[in-house]
Amino acid sequence: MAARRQPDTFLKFPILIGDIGGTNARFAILKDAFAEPKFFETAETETFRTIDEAIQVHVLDQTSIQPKSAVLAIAGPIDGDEIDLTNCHWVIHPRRMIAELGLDEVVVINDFEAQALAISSLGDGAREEIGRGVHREGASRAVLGPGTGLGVAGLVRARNMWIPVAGEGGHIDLGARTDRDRMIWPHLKTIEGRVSGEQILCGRGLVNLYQAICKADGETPRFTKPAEITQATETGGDAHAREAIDLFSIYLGRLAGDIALVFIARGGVYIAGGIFKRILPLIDRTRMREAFEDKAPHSALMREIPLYVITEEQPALAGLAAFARSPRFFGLETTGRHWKR
Ligand SMILES: Nc1ncnc2c1ncn2[C@@H]1O[C@H](COP(=O)(O)OP(=O)(O)OP(=O)(O)O)[C@@H](O)[C@H]1O
Repeated sequence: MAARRQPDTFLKFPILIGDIGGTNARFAILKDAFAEPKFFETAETETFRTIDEAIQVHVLDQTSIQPKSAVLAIAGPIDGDEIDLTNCHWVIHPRRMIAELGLDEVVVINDFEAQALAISSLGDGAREEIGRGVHREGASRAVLGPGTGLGVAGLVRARNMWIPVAGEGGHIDLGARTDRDRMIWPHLKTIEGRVSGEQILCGRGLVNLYQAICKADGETPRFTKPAEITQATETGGDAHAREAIDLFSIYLGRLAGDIALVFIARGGVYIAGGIFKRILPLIDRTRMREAFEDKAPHSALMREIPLYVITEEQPALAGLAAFARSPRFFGLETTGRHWKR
């Protein structure tokens, strides 16, 4: 007789899930493992002194459901009982949250672990493919997201589980490949002499790239903000902005290909983050896909790997919800990141 499946008792429902970014904090509650998440209005981190206040005002004051557990995704390292956020003034004190918000337990994970959890289950309605690969449901995957910085994570399939692997892949070197690249590279701002992925593939990186293109052509840059470069490309009046957007997507394809090789991500590489979704209508998808596949001696392998852009509005919350519902499907290590009453 088949063994009866044990109920998952890792976290007690209702579970509060939260994606805490530098600018915005997004929350939802899962009443039980089967219910759809109840979403709350996004809180601007600037508006609140502490995360506890934001949860009180944006969640607890808006519902009669009292969460028993919380799973939060944050940008920054998680070590010890006081967790600083990389791009925001909030400090997370899980023990204080338990004492003051009526919670029994709190789990804190990295924001790109949450993105990795999300790509385990994003269907065709939540992603768009760039080019064409071979879809393999059970194979390892990877995600990279240009935003304020460049986050990278793998999602490895092993022992019937999805294992998120969040590293510092946004900081690997990005090299010049073409003659035009070799004209631009000397003008890029470096970090201690190095052009890492994050020097180009994030908001300030787009500005760095645009300004280097201008300097390579002996022109004075006009723009200092990433959104200005996108707007100038949309209106079609600025050739340097246009080239910056083109090369941004090609370099993103190139780095996505490298990450695919690291994880042999036959299940696909997913692009997350706010920037790429915004520039997607402006890019040349064929050239991006070519850059992704241009990985001799492994071009044949690369031709089979799908490249997706995530179109789901709140992928980190989707990932946290998937984990909160069925933690046994994920090999997520929570030692040192799980606080209980
Ligand atoms: N129209 C645009 N074109 C290009 N870049 C943009 C545009 N609008 C905003 N950005 C840049 O996008 C970056 C923010 O990215 P994103 O929206 O993914 O945020 P994030 O890193 O997830 O942070 P948070 O979750 O704190 O909001 C910033 O560097 C911002 O300047």
